[in-house]
Amino acid sequence: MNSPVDSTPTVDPGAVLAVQSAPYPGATTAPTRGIIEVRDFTKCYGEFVAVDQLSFTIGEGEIFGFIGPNGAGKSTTIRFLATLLRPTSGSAFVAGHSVVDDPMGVRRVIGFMPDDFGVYDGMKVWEFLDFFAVAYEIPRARRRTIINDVLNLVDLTHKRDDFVNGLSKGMKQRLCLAKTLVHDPPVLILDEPASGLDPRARVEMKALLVELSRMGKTILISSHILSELADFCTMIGVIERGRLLACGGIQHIQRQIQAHRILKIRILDPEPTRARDLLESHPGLTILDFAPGPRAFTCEFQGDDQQFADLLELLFKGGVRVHSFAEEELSLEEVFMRITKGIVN
Ligand SMILES: Nc1ncnc2c1ncn2[C@@H]1O[C@H](COP(=O)(O)OP(=O)(O)OP(=O)(O)O)[C@@H](O)[C@H]1O
Repeated sequence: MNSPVDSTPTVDPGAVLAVQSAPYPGATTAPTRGIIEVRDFTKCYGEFVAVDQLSFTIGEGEIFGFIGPNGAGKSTTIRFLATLLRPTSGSAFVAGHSVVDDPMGVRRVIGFMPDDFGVYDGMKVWEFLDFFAVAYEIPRARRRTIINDVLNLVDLTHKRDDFVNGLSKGMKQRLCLAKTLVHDPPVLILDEPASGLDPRARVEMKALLVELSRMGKTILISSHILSELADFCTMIGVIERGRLLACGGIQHIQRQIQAHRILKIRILDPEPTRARDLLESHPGLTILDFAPGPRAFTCEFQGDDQQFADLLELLFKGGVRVHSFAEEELSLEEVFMRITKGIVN
């Protein structure tokens, strides 16, 4: 395994997390709630703040999608968690091991897949995996079985004796994932594992991650594409310019932007005056547009589901004949764009 490559001075001692009872075997220090716990992580390069007081918690068994545009700070955070980068300040714990004080403990419980990985010339697929198995001190007698198992899992059994350099990009990505599994870690930290893959290879990679989750792994996976992660992640964290803008389940994040719900109301009345008066009387509503052809109002609405239903009732009781009344669903891209434009605080 690599040793820390960054020479920045060590952690701010004041930022170290308070220690509680250790829930994981072998843990030296324990997270308070999750299997991954990041506390006030800050990384500066000279004057430049690449990551600014980042904190989040990932529970055991979650698939956490770490999303942000290029340069947001994803790889910096991931490399910190993988013990390859020292923080300017802050701390983190993985399965109870301190990333700063117990990097070897962390390395035993994580499988790390960097965003770009090198392969070695003249090395066969099984040799590549064997190399990592040796590094993890797996006894010779067990290595063959483990290598066969992980190759089977990533569907590369037929490539066992091929040279790594001759594999396709998708196969290399799967091989790299296989290498993260040889020591059977409970936590996988994967930096853009699907980048550069064609659509089919992306689907295969996703299916593989779902399978690993079913096997009980906790997974942190980064991407700059929300839709790539949204349908299988149980949680997402959105980072931009080194700051965490939103964190939680997708629905939780959609609720966070409820203040900006867009409502489409089509009416049957030949005259829109009555509907317009009622809508304008509502304190949480702004009419953005009225299209005379379909007699459709587009409104921005601030309120929860209950207030949404109350508004419909107000129109009915006011004698407006409503043809349709619907919230315009934001696509995942739109959600992401709104969050990363700083609309959500
Ligand atoms: N060694 C370094 N020296 C100076 N600046 C750095 C260094 N490493 C990263 N940065 C800067 O820190 C910021 C965050 O970079 P990081 O690689 O973490 O972003 P990212 O979200 O992973 O982006 P991408 O999706 O493009 O990989 C960027 O502005 C980057 O230029």
